Amino acid sequence: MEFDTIAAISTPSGEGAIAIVRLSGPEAIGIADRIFRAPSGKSLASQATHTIHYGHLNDPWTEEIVEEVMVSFMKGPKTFTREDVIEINCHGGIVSVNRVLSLVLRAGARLAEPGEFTKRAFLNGRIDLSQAEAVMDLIRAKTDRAMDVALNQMEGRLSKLIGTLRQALLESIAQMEVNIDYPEYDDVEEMTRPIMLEKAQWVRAEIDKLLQTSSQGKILREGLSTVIVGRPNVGKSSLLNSLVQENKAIVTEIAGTTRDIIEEYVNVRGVPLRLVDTAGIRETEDIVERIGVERSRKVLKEADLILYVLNYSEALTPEDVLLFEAVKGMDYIVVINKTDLPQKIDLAEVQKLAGDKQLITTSLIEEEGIDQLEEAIAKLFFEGSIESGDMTYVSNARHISLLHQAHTTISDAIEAAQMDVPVDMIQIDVTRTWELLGEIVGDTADDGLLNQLFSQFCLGK
Ligand SMILES: Nc1nc2c(c(=O)[nH]1)N(C=O)[C@@H](CNc1ccc(C(=O)N[C@@H](CCC(=O)O)C(=O)O)cc1)CN2
Ligand SMILES: Nc1nc2c(ncn2[C@@H]2O[C@H](COP(=O)(O)OP(=O)(O)OP(=O)(O)O)[C@@H](O)[C@H]2O)c(=O)[nH]1
Ligand SMILES: [K+]
Ligand SMILES: [Mg+2]
Repeated sequence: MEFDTIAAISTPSGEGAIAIVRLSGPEAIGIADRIFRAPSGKSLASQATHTIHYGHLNDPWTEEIVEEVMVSFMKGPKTFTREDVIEINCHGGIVSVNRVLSLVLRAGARLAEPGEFTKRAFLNGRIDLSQAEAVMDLIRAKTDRAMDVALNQMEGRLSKLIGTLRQALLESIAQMEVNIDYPEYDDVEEMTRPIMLEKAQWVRAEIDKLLQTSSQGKILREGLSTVIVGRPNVGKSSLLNSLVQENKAIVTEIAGTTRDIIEEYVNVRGVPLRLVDTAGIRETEDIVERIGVERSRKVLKEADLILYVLNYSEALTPEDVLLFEAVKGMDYIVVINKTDLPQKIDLAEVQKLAGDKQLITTSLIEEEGIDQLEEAIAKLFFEGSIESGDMTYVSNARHISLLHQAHTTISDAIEAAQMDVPVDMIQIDVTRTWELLGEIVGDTADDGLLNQLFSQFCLGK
């Protein structure tokens, strides 16, 4: 495909040692040669591909020097976009890099849209859609593990598996086609069903396996939504501050200090937590506090993990017992805080209410127990679940939704095949499954979707 030539600043804005302005397209080299002056007087076009050259950028209309640069020259198709690519390495000041960009635009390039370089890599067939999405995940990854998942997907692991599944479906579609075309041969029909069933069941099992990785994959990408709850003044905000190692939430001795939801992102031993501090839950006449309490109850329901805080120095109250009811069936850890004060709580009673959930005692004031809590969180998350590093995870909400839909359609096909439904009816479900899986890799994706996906990228990517 032939496109115009695009340009953008590909490094973050702000001061740095070096910044890069990248060009891609059929005119990239011509535009660069219009403004680049090497000491040798040689043009870039006359150089070997994948080489870097020192020189100056001049305004071609006045021959005034604009910048001192290093220019990388990469001829397609062995490039990021498969097109001719020029990368201008200039000084990393805001004025410098903007000057270079505006010079390049005046010399004939068009300002790229967000994600347009990666979009071209996709449109020119270097990568598929799931690999392109992985490029963005990689940039946004906040932990090592999240980066490994993205890297793995970028290398095409998921794409390859999806390709294999689609191939199996295609083979059974072809088999059914024979059946539909030659209905007079009964033995073909007899052969078709078992072959089709076996393939469909295998595909469904593989989709199941992928979906099993999705909750972890999603957490690695988006963070484990962790909500701190408990009665007023037990030390919820103190706990948030301890985990993020900063005074982000207001702590006072007044019960009802936290009124609004406070959210902080923190990496606990490789587990990304989206940590939420809430208003202490109690009956209250204060309207503002009451709204806060309502919100606490709401976010509680959406949590992946709950840190339920109790006061070591107070006997359990009826409210505490009610909260145990509210978190029933969810993942939670009981944090019993203020162990520096005299014990009033009955630990055996707490353990009875908590069942098999873990109890951790802390004194946040004396900075005790945080290590044990972090370990409990990491253990809960990683226990028996994270396997070898070379596992294929699905972490992307779009992929997960498509896999769920494909699971439904292939299950329909399996059920129909078992119930002696005519083959051409089954074929519709198998074909739909093939299409849904195709959307993951972008084989059957429409323009609207592509534009929406790529526009979420950073500028210059
Ligand atoms: N200066 C610079 N650094 C960068 C990038 C870039 O675009 N420019 N990247 C941008 O994200 C990343 C590297 N990713 C890249 C991925 C593919 C190709 C590429 O040229 N692929 C060709 C040729 C491979 C080969 O030589 O064998 C290909 O796959 O056909 C280049 C960079 C990170 N570092
Ligand atoms: N002695 C002692 N005091 C603590 C400990 N942790 C927190 N506190 C104190 O307990 C009081 C309440 O702490 P907060 O963190 O504001 O409690 P909270 O649960 O967020 O309270 P609300 O937002 O009002 O619901 C403050 O005065 C803290 O300094 C602890 O381990 N020991
Ligand atoms: K308080
Ligand atoms: Mg608070």
